[in-house]
Amino acid sequence: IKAVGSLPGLRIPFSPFSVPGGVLPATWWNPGFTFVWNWRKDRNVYRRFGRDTTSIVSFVHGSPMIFTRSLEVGRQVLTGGLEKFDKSPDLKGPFSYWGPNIVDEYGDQWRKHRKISSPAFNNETYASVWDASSKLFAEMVSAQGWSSKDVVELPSIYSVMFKFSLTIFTSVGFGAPLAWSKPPSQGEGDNLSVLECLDIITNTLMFAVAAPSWAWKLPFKWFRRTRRAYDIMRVFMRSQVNTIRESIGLEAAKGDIKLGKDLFSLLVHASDDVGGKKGLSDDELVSLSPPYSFSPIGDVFSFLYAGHDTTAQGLTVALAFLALNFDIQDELVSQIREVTEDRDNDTLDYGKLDKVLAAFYEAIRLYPPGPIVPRVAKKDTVLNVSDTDEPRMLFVKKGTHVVVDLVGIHYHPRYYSDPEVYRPSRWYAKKQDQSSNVREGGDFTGFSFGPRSCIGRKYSTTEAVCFLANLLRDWRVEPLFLVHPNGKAESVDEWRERVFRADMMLTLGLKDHNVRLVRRK
Ligand code: HEM
Repeated sequence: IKAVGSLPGLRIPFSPFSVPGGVLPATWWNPGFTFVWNWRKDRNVYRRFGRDTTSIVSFVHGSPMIFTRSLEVGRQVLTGGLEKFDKSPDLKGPFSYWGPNIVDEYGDQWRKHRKISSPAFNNETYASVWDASSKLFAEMVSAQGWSSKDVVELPSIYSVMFKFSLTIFTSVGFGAPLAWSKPPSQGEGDNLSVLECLDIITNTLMFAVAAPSWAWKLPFKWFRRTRRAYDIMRVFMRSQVNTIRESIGLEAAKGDIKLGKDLFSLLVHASDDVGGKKGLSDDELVSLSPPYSFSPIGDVFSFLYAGHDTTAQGLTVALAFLALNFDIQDELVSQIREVTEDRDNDTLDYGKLDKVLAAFYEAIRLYPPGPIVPRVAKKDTVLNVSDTDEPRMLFVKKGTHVVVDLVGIHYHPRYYSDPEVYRPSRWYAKKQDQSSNVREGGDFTGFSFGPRSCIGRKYSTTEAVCFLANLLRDWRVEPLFLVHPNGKAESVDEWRERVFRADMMLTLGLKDHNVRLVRRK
């Protein structure tokens, strides 16, 4: 309690982020890992304790924690200097299963990872993302046979978005072929594509982190399939690394290294340099046991997870809201048509589609794929946690966890009027105020803020705007109602109730979500 400056809050047996806190069923005395989401309405801790910064102190297991839904406190934590608040070993998440990486590292190690990766995020990359997204969209329409249809039923929009963003990521990030009908696979005879492997890995990463080695060998289908998925991915990553190595080697032999600026090439090249020898062996590259030298695999996986599922979830949520809001769709479509009208061809232009971007932002505001931003105090420090006119300084002891709660910020009536309402115009209203597009680096906090904010923000918005603009231009998105056993179709309210139930594994989002597309005349 002293560690959190005696700040009022929950006193419970287990920290929400501890193993028992996460494994035991969530209840009033065990908020569980997803409480920032599940308790955002009825059991809201900030309202209960009458302040925007509150604490959780567990008396059996787990570190003392401070949670904040105050943007002002969030800024002090995330932009006040990494020597005060940063990640730490006890915040290492499942990404570290594959090796050290940009998401989990801290201090100088993190700087190294960020410095190596940053050059991959430039205007050339965003142009490739735009180009790849347009091409893949066209290929998807043709491969799925949509061109000849007026109505298309999509029983799972999430699986379409998952495949779309993963294919873009493997193409732009790794240089894999861009193909809708033939997702990347690891040669003949493999019954799982890389796409399926990643799906399995995304859903089993917690198991992989926690399971003892014997558990992998259990003779049941689920375990066999999971093991197979991990094995295939290791082989796939190794072959990708080798391909890039070879091309770097060939260039070097010609005395002319033109290093690809894609993420994977930069990481592989860096691993060769930092390893201090002509390259780590294949086994080292895909090694799963410490001590690691600099291996790109940890980074590659963290980018893969941080990069594709988040965008897929953001798009899935945006389409769910749009399906219920034809007026907003019409507004976006008029902008999309305006953008293409004065051009010789019907090329779309990211910079002019601020309403489409706003529709994506608003989806992420309501269902932030990365709902919390956790940090640890690196030294004894002080936070100004005044909510009202009365100033209040809070002493924070070194080692205390401080969690910036993006769900709390995004639903806070102090920052958003009618916070529960999907209203993209709250982002484009800024256009008049500031004579600029929705502000890329401004108030939108869904990608976090400060030096460790999302490196893939523009990457993600480029892909999302391209997908949404292409889809909405030709199709109206509507809910796809299920039919009850008694033959009656679901009502809109039942659809909403079913679809807007959030699911949180590595990211927060919707999974059970079906829509139909009706061709616009
Ligand atoms: C809708 C899409 C996305 C959302 C909402 C999102 C959100 C976030 C958030 C909230 C963080 C901060 C996490 C923290 O500090 O604890 C973050 C970090 C990060 N994101 Fe994203 N992200 C998205 C897309 C992407 C994409 C497309 C990529 C890569 C291509 C990416 C790569 C990363 C990386 C590497 C970090 C760690 C940065 C660091 O610590 O230096 N993200 N993201």
